[in-house]
Order: sequence, then structure tokens, then C-alpha cells
Amino acid sequence: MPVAYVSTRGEAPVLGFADALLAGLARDGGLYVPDAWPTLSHEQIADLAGKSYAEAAEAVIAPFVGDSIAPDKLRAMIEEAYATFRHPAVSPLVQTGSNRFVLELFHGPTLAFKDVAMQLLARMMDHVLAERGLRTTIVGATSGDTGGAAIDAFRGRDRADVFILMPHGKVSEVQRRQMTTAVEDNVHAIAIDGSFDDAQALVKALFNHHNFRDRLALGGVNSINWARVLAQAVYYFVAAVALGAPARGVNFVVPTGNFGDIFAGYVAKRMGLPINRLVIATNVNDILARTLETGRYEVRGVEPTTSPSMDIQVSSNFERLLFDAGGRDPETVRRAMSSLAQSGAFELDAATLANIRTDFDAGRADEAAVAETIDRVRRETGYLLDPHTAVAYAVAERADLDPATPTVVLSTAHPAKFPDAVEAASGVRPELPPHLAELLEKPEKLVRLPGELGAIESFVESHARVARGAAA
Ligand SMILES: Cc1ncc(COP(=O)(O)O)c(C=O)c1O
Ligand SMILES: N[C@@H](CCOP(=O)(O)O)C(=O)O
Repeated sequence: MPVAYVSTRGEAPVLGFADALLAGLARDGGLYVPDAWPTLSHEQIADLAGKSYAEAAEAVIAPFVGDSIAPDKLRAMIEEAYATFRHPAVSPLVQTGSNRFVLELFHGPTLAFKDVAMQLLARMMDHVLAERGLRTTIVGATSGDTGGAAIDAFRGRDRADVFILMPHGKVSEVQRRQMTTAVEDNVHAIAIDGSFDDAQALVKALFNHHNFRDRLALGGVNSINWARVLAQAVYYFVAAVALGAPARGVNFVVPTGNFGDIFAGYVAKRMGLPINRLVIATNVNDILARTLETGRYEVRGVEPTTSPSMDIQVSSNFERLLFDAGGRDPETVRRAMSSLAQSGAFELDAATLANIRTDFDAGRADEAAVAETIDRVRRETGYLLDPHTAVAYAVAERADLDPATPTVVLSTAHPAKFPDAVEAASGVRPELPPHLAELLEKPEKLVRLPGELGAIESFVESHARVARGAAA
């Protein structure tokens, strides 16, 4: 049976993979999830050992795609996507201590883990759009990395115009320039006043304005899009198998903001990968750590940190976990989301919280801990962490994890994306790799808009080719 995709809120059409790929947010405001989890057997997981990253990706992704994309086409897209990475292993593991490993996810074009999914997503969307003779208008929100990865993956593509909203002044210079220096006219970097949460709320509001959404053929590349999460599940398999899975369990500690990356780990576990603990690591914007402690999901103000991509309070993908761990009851999700919209909080029931705690732990690292960790790990091991990875590394060091089980810290960004913070912590200024050496010299193209729905809609409407009736 092909996998069907259902909304967490239960009031949107059930879709196949290709339609869910183009839809982005479900029409009822929810997020698409598979109606059941495909699984890989012990033997199928064992067979991933020695395979290339692209071969492993095909084994993990194909069951979710079904016949929506022809197998030979899917294979070609996967091969092409991971050929853009500068490391032959795509996501190499580096050992930094006894049973402690760093999974480097930053060898793609924009030096962040977002490239892993975005390079494939762009190819899959292009393929489906071409097959159907369609164009799309992509709207996305970024706290720094999704925007750069999306612009890199979609720049110059004929079937997509891309509009990325970022919080003004709250991303690093390298992150901003990765969005503002693309010369192609199908990509638009927009700075708004407010936080990432405001940008994400605006993107969801654009999707929820159905007339606008349909007229502009909106598409999404945030982790709203199921294919983003799916492509991220692959590296959990690749890392765990390299460390002895399926015969041996593995722990993962994940720097977390919008909850897409760690939810991909949860997907891998549901598919049969023996993951012992999934540890959510937050900076001081710790809504998820508080939720796991108290059962109350409560939004507070966002504090700027040296790990800006995790300066998030409304973690979009937590809705997917709430749905799955809460017994897949859309009514419960609708109630929680409406309480969140009205009062900025909701309570988890005892059974859902217990289910979540079966798989997840959580911890937070403040700014002093992040700086101390970057400095100490470099002095002790020679390894230079970026501030997001350092959040997770600090949490891993303090977490109550079985020392006999390998623990993998996900490294989500290259330290050179955050040179000021890394230098302040360690005295070492990381350099950009040669392919980005000229980034700081290039002219920038950035639009400033108020964080208001009307202003964003009119800008998108006046620049999207779909709105101008361009032929597909
Ligand atoms: C460098 C970095 N680390 C961690 C995160 C958090 O990941 P997620 O939003 O999937 O929880 C982000 C943003 O997504 C990021 O850009
Ligand atoms: N940290 C992200 C925020 C958006 O997350 P996404 O996974 O939903 O795209 C960023 O760097 O933009």
C-alpha cells in the first residue's frame, strides 16, 4: 500500500507524496505526516553498512515516495543532490571522546545541515512541477540557515520563485550574505522586524489565506514540508549503522529549535532504527526543555544568543510529535493549537507526556556553558565546535546517558558561519572554505518590510511569476 499523508489537524485532504511535497502546510493549518510508519527490517538496516550515503538515502526515502516519483528518477536526484557535498561521506562521524562522536552535517554548499534535505527537496519539487507543467511560489521563514540553503538550492530554477523572511539584524553576517548575495531574480531575501517566530507565523498565515495561497500556488521549504524531515532521517541511519546498529543501540543529542531535525530522528526510530535516547538540546530559549520537565508548553519571549538559528520559541514540528505520541487524535492537536494561539500555552496530558519521555530527554545550555564548551573542547581535542553544536555538546556531557552506548552529537553548522562567537569563546577565528571566500565582498540585495501580512502579500504578489501569469 502506498503511504498516504494526513494532516495533524485531521481536516485537510489526504494526499500522496507528490501532492504533499507541493502543498507545504496542510489546508487546515496542520502538518502532513504519513498515515503509518514504513519500517525497515533488521536485515535491511544491516544491509546499509558499507553503502554510499546516496544508496542509504534511497533505501530510507523510497518507501515514503512510493510510485509518486519513478525509482530511476528518484535515484538520479539523490545522486545529484549529494554530489554537491564537499565530503565523500556526506555526513562523516568524528570521534571526540570515549563513545562520543560528532556527526558533521555541514559539508553542503551553505555549511549547514539544511543542505542535506534542501538539495534533494529542490530537485524533487522541480521534477514534479515539470511533470505537471506547473510553477510554484515558495515562501519560507528562517532564523539563518534554512533561508541560505533554500536560496542556494532554488536559485535560477525556472519553476520556482523563492521569498525568504528573516528577522532583521538577528542572523550572522555570513548567514545574511548567503541569502542576500544571490544575483538570480527568482530569489528574494526579506528582512522583517521581529523574531523568527514572527516570520514563521507570517508564512503560516500566507498559507492559511486560501485565496492568496491558491492564486500564487504557494509552496513551502521549511520543515513544514514533510520531505524536509524525511530527507533528514537518512543521516540517523547512516551514523547509527556506522556505529554498530542494528546490533547495537545509539543515542543522539540534537541542537534543537523548530524540532524538525530531532523529529527526523524520531521517524528513524519509528522505522526500526535502534535509537536508545533522543536528547533535545536547547539554548536559553528552552521551551522544549521546559515542556519535557513540566508537561506545559508555554511560549515566553525570545532571547538573542550566539546560536541564533535556535532562537525559537514556537517549535513547529512539536505538533507532529503531539499527534503521533498523543495517539494520532487530530481533535487533541486542534485543541492544543487553538490554546497556543489564544493564550500562548497548552498542557500535555499525562499519557502523551509519558510517551514522549519514553523516547526523548531534554537539556539546556546557557551562553556561558556554550562559550566554555567551545573553548575546552578545542583545547582538549583540537576540535572546533560551532555555537549550535556546542549547545548539544554541553547538554550531552551533562545528560544521564549509558556510557557503554555510543552518543552522537549532531553538528548542524560549520563554525565559520559564526566567526565572532567562536573567536570570542576560543580565540580562534574559523575561516570560510574556499568556495565561499568572496562572500564578504559581494554586493547585497535585501528588501526591508514591516512584519505585516498585507505588506508581505503585496511584495510577493508583485514579484512572483505565477501572479504575472508566466507560462509554465
Ligand atoms: C545550525 C542550526 N542548528 C540547529 C537548528 C535547529 O534545528 P531544528 O529547527 O530542526 O530543531 C537550526 C535551525 O533549524 C540550525 O540552523
Ligand atoms: N533554524 C531554522 C529555522 C527554520 O527551521 P525549518 O527547519 O523549519 O526550516 C533556520 O535556520 O532557518
